[in-house]
Amino acid sequence: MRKIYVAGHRGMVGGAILRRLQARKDAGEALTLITRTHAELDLTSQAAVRDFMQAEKPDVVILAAAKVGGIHANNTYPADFIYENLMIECNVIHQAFAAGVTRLLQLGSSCIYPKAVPQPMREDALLTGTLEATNEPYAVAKIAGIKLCESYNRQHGTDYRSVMPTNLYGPGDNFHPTNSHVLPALIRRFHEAAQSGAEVVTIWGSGTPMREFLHVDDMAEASLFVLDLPKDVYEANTEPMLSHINVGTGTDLSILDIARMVAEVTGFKGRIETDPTKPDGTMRKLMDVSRLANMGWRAKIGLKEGLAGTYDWFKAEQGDIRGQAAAIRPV
Ligand SMILES: NC(=O)C1=CN([C@@H]2O[C@H](COP(=O)(O)OP(=O)(O)OC[C@H]3O[C@@H](n4cnc5c(N)ncnc54)[C@H](OP(=O)(O)O)[C@@H]3O)[C@@H](O)[C@H]2O)C=CC1
Ligand SMILES: C[C@H]1O[C@H](OP(=O)(O)OP(=O)(O)OC[C@H]2O[C@@H](n3cnc4c(=O)[nH]c(N)nc43)[C@H](O)[C@@H]2O)[C@@H](O)[C@@H](O)C1=O
Repeated sequence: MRKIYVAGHRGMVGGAILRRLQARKDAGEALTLITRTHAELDLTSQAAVRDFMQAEKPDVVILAAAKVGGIHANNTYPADFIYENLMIECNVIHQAFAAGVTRLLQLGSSCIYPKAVPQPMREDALLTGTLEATNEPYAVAKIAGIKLCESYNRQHGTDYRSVMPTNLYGPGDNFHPTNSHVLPALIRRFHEAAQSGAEVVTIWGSGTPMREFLHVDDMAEASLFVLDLPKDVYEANTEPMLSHINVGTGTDLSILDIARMVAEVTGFKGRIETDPTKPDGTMRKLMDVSRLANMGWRAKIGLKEGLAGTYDWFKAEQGDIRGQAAAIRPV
């Protein structure tokens, strides 16, 4: 019986991973699934994480809890993003080791790569240049997470792995008007404009940056694919000091094009304008996904299909009993 702790199970990615694990359990796989809400266990508290790991002693840990937000949130709350993410990673990874956890998977982000880097970005581009300013503190914390896993593996022989997702979206996303990522922000803004009959929707920046979007159900599948790889296969496809694996679709599009797709899905018929006073961030960050493809995993959910399903989910979450969309969470 494998005992798996999913940290961050109420978030978009942790929730999708938990649903997949639950389905496996329902199908007869011998699994015990452990979760704690943020209110039950604050992962920035070293003592609380130590007591929890010592009491539960899981076999496997999936670290999908983090302080997460879009370009504005990262730029506005840099101290929160570096402090909370470093604390969560240090506590979860070290206390997992101290409690004898044999395998761990942690989620990083495509923003770990330098701002000006050959595209598509290969795993070995890590630490070859200067980071994008709008999310440097978050990226530094995510790089530290990779290096924590590598260091425990090198010194203690653990089997701790890291996946680096591109921009994600899907059911369970955060649709906050300013602190969310671009896709949920635009779904909400275009939906509201379509409902009110507004003539114009404004998107941030120039509309020219390129982004790659992966559906969260694909991300959950990729995470468990990497987690379940035999140790010799993982090690043969990574290196001791370059142990992370990119996860994406391998294709990208401009922010203006994604805005046009969201307009179509939501039924918005008006004009789209850009706001150059808002930051563009990185101009391009396309993942090289050949390492994962060589091991046998590829994304399956197309953007059009994924967007339509996410919009259906968003509409179903509207009209929560508090009179506020349940999907809109504070950062
Ligand atoms: N969304 C995206 O586009 C991308 C995400 N990622 C990475 O994927 C992972 C999951 O992200 P995602 O699911 O989108 O994020 P969410 O914000 O949806 O979920 C994060 C979860 O972590 C929990 N959490 C945060 N801080 C703490 C804490 N101190 N103690 C306990 N729980 C905490 C949150 O709980 P609560 O809400 O109660 O605070 C929430 O349930 C993260 O590592 C993120 O960096 C990487 C690339 C892109
Ligand atoms: C996953 C990744 O996410 C973050 O990086 P990002 O990709 O730059 O984030 P984003 O999704 O917020 O924006 C993407 C692009 O879209 C434009 N844009 C237009 N209109 C809106 C808009 O309304 N909201 C937002 N958020 N962006 C908008 C915006 O100006 C930018 O050009 C990291 O901080 C970090 O968290 C990280 O790792």
